[in-house]
Amino acid sequence: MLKVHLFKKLQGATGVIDFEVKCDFEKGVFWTIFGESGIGKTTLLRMIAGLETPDSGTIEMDGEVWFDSTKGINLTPQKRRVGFVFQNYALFEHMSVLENLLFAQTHKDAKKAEKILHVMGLDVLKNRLPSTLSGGQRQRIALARAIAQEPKVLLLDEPLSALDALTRSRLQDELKKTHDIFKLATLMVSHDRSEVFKLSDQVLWLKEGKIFNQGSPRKVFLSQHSTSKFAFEGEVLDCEKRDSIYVATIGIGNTIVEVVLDESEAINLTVGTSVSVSTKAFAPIVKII
Ligand SMILES: Nc1ncnc2c1ncn2[C@@H]1O[C@H](COP(=O)(O)OP(=O)(O)OP(=O)(O)O)[C@@H](O)[C@H]1O
Repeated sequence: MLKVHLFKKLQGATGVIDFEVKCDFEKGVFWTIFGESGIGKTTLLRMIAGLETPDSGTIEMDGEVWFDSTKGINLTPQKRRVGFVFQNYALFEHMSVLENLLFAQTHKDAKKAEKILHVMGLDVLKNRLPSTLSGGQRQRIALARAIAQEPKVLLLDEPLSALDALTRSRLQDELKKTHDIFKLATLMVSHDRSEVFKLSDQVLWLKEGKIFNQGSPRKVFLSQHSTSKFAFEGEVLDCEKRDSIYVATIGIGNTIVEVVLDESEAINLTVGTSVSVSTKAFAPIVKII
């Protein structure tokens, strides 16, 4: 179990944010850190990894103290046994895939490294250089490399955000599978609600530097829209008058929808406005695509 209770004053875009998070992250549970930009999600992961020093607080993993401001304990990142995957696939370009994994291991063990590649279906790539791989393949190797460190906790900072929708969806499945096989405490930063829904057992939703909501994705997100059957968040791309009605074009994830509005609803919508699109009663048609 990873137990954190951390305080840090962050220099936010509009002023100081008093960041405080207290949470226990159990092993085998996939956690998503969710919240608006600049709220401290990445900083939380960096503090757990030892790449950033909290102002005060404690971090404890399975009873081992990684950080304790009152006792002056602050283990180096190398001693914390943390696997970290960033969005920019930080692989060593001059090393083959297998060498990348070996480099990450504390005790070099080629058999173990090859086994990880095998379990993750990456055997065929083991002698390739990262520069010859696609974005999706590079991110799978970055994940394999993080696993090769035999971490106690896996930290994923928007690992799929630079990928196209199809690759992203495939890698979401793979992330889930990898998490289930290795049964680590996994903490992933994501902005994407559908991704959060698909992957997470638990969501930690941060707002104004504090925990705003915490629980299963269903509890955390659907309780926000308890009266509607369907609700999606999107952004207004266009809003125009057609005869006596207004039609707003709204981007929701990778989908664009048109919504008919009356003047009172349309009047405050400008391009770029964030909106929630919901409906209380309709019979959706679900088709396999
Ligand atoms: N060491 C630090 N000291 C003070 N402020 C910091 C420090 N590191 C980051 N910040 C500030 O804290 C705020 C939160 O940054 P962070 O990258 O953690 O946010 P985020 O929620 O991950 O954002 P995004 O979703 O855009 O990646 C930013 O305004 C950043 O400038």
